[in-house]
Amino acid sequence: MELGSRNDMESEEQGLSEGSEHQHDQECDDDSVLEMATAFADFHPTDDSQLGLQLGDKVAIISKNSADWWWARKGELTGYVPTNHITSHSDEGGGWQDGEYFGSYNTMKLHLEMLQDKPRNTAYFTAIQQNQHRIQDKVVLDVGCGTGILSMSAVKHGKAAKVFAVEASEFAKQTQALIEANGMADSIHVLEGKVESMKLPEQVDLIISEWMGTFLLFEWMIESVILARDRWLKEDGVIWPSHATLYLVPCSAEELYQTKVGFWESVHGFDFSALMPLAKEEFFHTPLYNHVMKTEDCLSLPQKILQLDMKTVTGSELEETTHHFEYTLNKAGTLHGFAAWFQVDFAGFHGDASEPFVFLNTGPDYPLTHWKQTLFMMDSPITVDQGDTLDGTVTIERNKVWRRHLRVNLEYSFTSITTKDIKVFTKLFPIWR
Ligand SMILES: NC(=[NH2+])NCCC[C@H]1O[C@@H](n2cnc3c(N)ncnc32)[C@H](O)[C@@H]1O
Repeated sequence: MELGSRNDMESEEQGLSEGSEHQHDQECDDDSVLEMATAFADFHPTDDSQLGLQLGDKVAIISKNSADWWWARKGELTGYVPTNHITSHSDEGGGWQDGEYFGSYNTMKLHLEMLQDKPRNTAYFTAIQQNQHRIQDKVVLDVGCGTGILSMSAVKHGKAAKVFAVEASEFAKQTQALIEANGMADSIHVLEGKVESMKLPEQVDLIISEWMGTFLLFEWMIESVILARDRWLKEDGVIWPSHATLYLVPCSAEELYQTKVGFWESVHGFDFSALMPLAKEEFFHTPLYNHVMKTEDCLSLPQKILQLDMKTVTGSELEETTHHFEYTLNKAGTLHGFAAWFQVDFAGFHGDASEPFVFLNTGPDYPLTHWKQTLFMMDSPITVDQGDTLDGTVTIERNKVWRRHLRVNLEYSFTSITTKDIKVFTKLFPIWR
């Protein structure tokens, strides 16, 4: 379930608005510190009373001398910092915006969407059922349990002995009532709070979590799952999903392009084409998180641009990743942009890799899920022929300030098989900041 799949969240400039909670930073304990703040832009001092900043720097605010300059400390250095270059943690929950994030999961709308996503739930239930002989009598941790549906399945279908169902949002109170209503209170322990600050009485044999957001990573809940794995999963334990793979493919999106941009060519007989650049900026600045593509929209075979082994991946590896791609187009048409989707696998228990494992693929060749596909629209469509090639890179960079957000940079050269002429394209897409 991802934040990006909900219109109201998208309406808030595609992202999380300010959270209300103050994320306590250890530096705050020093009583001379008013609060912590993070630089969201570089700042080059113009005199030695000012403190230089680099994007992502954390500073301790000592005094708020004026609206525009605060006296701050960075490591051993002190000096004035410009308030329009920093975001104070008291506003933003340290960039995680936990207030807004967890608040958004305390709604029926979101849980309805997740619970009505048949392929999503079937994958988890089937994996649990197929591995009952391995889950029976074991201890399970459900990170971000929401309504507790996966915890209930682990007990009902997996015969797990005990499940720690951790949920940070207030919804955990509803979850407790559901567990009791289904007579599972003796095996499922609902723990309200962030898994990061949870104290469990024991290590677990299996971690289950449904953490995947738009473009797999948005919401960056993966970091919470990695931390839970490192802290609470037994050495020989299993984490589900065990693997996550992100796919990218060059594609057409003719209908979308005509609806949003082509429309302005002639509006009720009037030439409104001057508005097309504004339309491209407004509609294509960020990816479309709810695009449903058809297989025939693909102009080449998809390529894997990120492959995660959830047993070993670390948070720091994910701060920035770059993948080089080469596509040979397998049909003529119009290249509008690129589509992305992910697959998660439920392997890990199996000794021999030959044993088939359950997987959930959110791509166009599989049943539609609430994630749909993510569409990156370039600004100018190009007519392409079979045999043309795209050679470039996709860089995924986590936002250093807004810690649940990321940016995807696409850079590539297009070579026509007939004329051999080369065009170069590049575009940076925030998700959502
Ligand atoms: N697939 C997704 N994109 N999101 C689906 C899982 C999100 C659920 O996990 C909860 N959740 C998210 N992060 C955490 C955390 N660190 N600790 C506890 N619960 C969490 C959140 O409140 C929501 O109920």
